[in-house]
Amino acid sequence: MGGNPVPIPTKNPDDRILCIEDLRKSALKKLPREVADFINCGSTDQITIHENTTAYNKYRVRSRVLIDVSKADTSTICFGQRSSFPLGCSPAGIQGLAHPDGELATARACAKKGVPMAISSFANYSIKDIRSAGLGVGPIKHAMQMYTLKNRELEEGIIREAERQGCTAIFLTADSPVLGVRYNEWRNDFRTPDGLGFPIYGWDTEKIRKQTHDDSFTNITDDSHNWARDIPWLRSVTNMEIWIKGVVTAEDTLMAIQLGCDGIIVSNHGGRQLDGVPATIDALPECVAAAQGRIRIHVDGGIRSGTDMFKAIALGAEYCWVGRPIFWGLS
Ligand SMILES: Cc1cc2nc3c(=O)[nH]c(=O)nc-3n(C[C@H](O)[C@H](O)[C@H](O)COP(=O)(O)O)c2cc1C
Ligand SMILES: CCCCCCC(=O)C(=O)O
Repeated sequence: MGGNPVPIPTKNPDDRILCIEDLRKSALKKLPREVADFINCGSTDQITIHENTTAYNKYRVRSRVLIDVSKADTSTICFGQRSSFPLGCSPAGIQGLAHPDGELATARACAKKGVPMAISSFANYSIKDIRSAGLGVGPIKHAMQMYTLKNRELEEGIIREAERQGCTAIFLTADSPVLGVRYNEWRNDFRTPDGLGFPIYGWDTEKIRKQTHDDSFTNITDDSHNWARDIPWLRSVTNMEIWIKGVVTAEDTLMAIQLGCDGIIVSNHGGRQLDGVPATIDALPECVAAAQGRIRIHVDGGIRSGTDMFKAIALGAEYCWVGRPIFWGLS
């Protein structure tokens, strides 16, 4: 007995990552200010981004008891493939901001966990490299996110490449005729950092850095996008599933059904586009009621826990997706 007590090597309990909020805080310590702002902020008054997460707190779970959960199975089907649980990685551009491997690391993680990933058209790696990274780990389906582009040949080229690489679905992002008004990006003059390109659009770092962030977006995407022109065109050029990402109303759910789309993602772009639109968990029941089972419905925006996923599924979503947690994990 006696002597000096042996110091027990304990990790600082505050550094332990037990939930997504811990992951967010940890990422904040590592990312440069302008990068953290780009990822974490929403548009104008931050109303929608704030409500996306807080709205979940309004809903309570009517829990039933004395149910045998010893063989609980969280798996489900997404894009015709078994998924280990109902959560995929939303399309999110410029993942190279958070880790040099960017979308490659996300693809590997998704394959390891047996969940799908949607490839952003503003990814820092090619569709082929991202697909290969995932397939190197396991067979997993990917969706290809698209915007309506000014250059139809380029748009069709991306679709062909997505088909060649075995993507299953197109997520047509419909809530972004222009980039949202994001004061943080303007204040910081945020530009994609040196060394990162947009290979899917054939843009190298030099070309990107010469333009403001908003101009990069506006120069390539088409703000005259519309249902009547663009959905039949997409249908005419591909057999991939067509999903509309960014729906928050019954009216647009009905448009997607009328035009023969395969699914909608109830999404407000994580509060980064038009501010003041409803939280997605609040918009979901309206879309589900309008659909009456005639179209698949997924949801993203503010989902930060299994309980959030449970609530979204209870309110009619088939599947959930997350955006920002990808960056926090990568960092
Ligand atoms: C940094 C960042 C980049 C994003 N890039 C895209 C994109 O390229 N295309 C797209 O359709 N949505 C994009 N999104 C929106 C996500 O797909 C998704 O709708 C949103 O992040 C979900 O909300 P959450 O971040 O609260 O989970 C991006 C989101 C973030 C945070
Ligand atoms: C010029 C790069 C634009 C990336 C856009 C990604 C996106 O949709 C976002 O919300 O940010």
